[in-house]
Amino acid sequence: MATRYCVAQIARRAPRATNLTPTSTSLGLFTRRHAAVQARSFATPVPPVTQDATGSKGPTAMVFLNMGGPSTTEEVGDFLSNLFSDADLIPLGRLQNYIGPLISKRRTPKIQKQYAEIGGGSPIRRWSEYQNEEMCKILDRISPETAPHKPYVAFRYANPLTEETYNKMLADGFGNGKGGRAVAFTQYPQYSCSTTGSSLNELWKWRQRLEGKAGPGAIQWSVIDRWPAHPGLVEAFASNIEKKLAEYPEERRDKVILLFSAHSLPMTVVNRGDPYPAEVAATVYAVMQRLKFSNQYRLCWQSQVGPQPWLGPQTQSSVEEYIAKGQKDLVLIPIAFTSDHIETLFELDKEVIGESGHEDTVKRVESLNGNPIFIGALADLAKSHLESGVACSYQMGLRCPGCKSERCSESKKFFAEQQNVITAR
Ligand SMILES: C=CC1=C(C)c2cc3[nH]c(cc4nc(cc5[nH]c(cc1n2)c(C)c5CCC(=O)O)C(CCC(=O)O)=C4C)c(C)c3C=C
Ligand code: FES
Ligand SMILES: [Fe+2]
Repeated sequence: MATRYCVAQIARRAPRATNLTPTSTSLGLFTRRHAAVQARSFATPVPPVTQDATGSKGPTAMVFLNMGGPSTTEEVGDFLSNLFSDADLIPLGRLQNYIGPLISKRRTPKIQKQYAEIGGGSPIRRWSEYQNEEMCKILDRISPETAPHKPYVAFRYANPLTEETYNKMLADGFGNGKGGRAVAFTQYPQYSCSTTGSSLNELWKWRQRLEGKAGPGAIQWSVIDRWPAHPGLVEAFASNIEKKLAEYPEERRDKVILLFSAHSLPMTVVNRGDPYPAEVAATVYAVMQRLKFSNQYRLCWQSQVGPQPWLGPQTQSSVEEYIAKGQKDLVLIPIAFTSDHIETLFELDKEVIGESGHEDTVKRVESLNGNPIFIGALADLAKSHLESGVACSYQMGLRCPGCKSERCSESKKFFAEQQNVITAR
């Protein structure tokens, strides 16, 4: 039976989270002005967590959640070991802690080579830190009532790991009897239990271990858990697509096929009822609406690992098949990642495009990375969330029809119950 925790109570007390249906007022924020690059300003210690003379309820910790990636080739082994030990991503049963490290050890040399080919490591940490710092600078201006905003990054499989970040927050003066507010902001726009769900389960685990039972002095958590159709995200993707289309001669431009590409999921996860395929499709459709359906398009799926069935069609075979049909003008759009990493720089650029035989006509749209429209969108999302007084989206309380995980059950319950803490504030 589908489980709803106290989200029904939440719905009665507070407005629903607006992550899926942004208001028109949010649109005004997507200007380059808001995302202007400024000098770093967070080298200073966090002020005490009390209401100050200006009435600010800050500081507010803005914690970016993502999987992370190895910054150097030496870190690949640990990254894969953490990844294959995660039962929310790759369930290996009771032998998880034995089989996980074995698989990762065997896979390490191959993946090390791929990271070496993209410059010796994943740029995901650099981009995540930059995006969060820039977002916090904007938030300090547009949300003074929750300022100052302090950026943190919590990765699931690479440094800085969730444990390290949680300890840093405690050392910086959040929690430990001092309370303080923190927002867990997923950097996966579309929710999957294997990505955002796993990061939230990990955050909840470290909350239990490092802060114990919630008390008045514990950190108050809220979650931005999905934002697949936020207009700023859509605008950032659409404007990048328009830039790429402009590289084709005018007479061929509207015949270019747009191939949206997202990380695939094993069919076991899809059939469990994971929300990700539907949310990725929502992003694709919103981007096409913004482009006024100027081009034909398809959604395909990349990066499958291992022999079991995954959601298709696969990106690489889709490119090959369109080329075989005579369609050589193709634009690839990574739609489920917000910054570059091995899936874009190696798999799409070197394998899919590099091996297509048509590098001049098969192109890839730039990743969002430091795009000011995108960073403005992050700030807009965060501001709406902070104003909403909502602990997490209404949707987050609903478990997958096939979910049997106690971790999901407990962590969803924890984040939903944070509503009581926020409301009582
Ligand atoms: C939306 C993004 C992602 C989803 C969904 C996702 C699901 C998923 N991934 C694996 C297994 C692996 N993923 C690996 C790397 C990797 N995955 C994503 C994103 C999603 N994964 C990214 C961004 C990266 C690269 C990180 C970087 O370079 O910065 C890997 C490691 C690489 C490899 O060994 O091929 C594995 C393994 C599963 C099983 C899964 C769904 C259940
Ligand atoms: S697997 Fe989706 S809620 Fe547990
Ligand atoms: Fe993955």
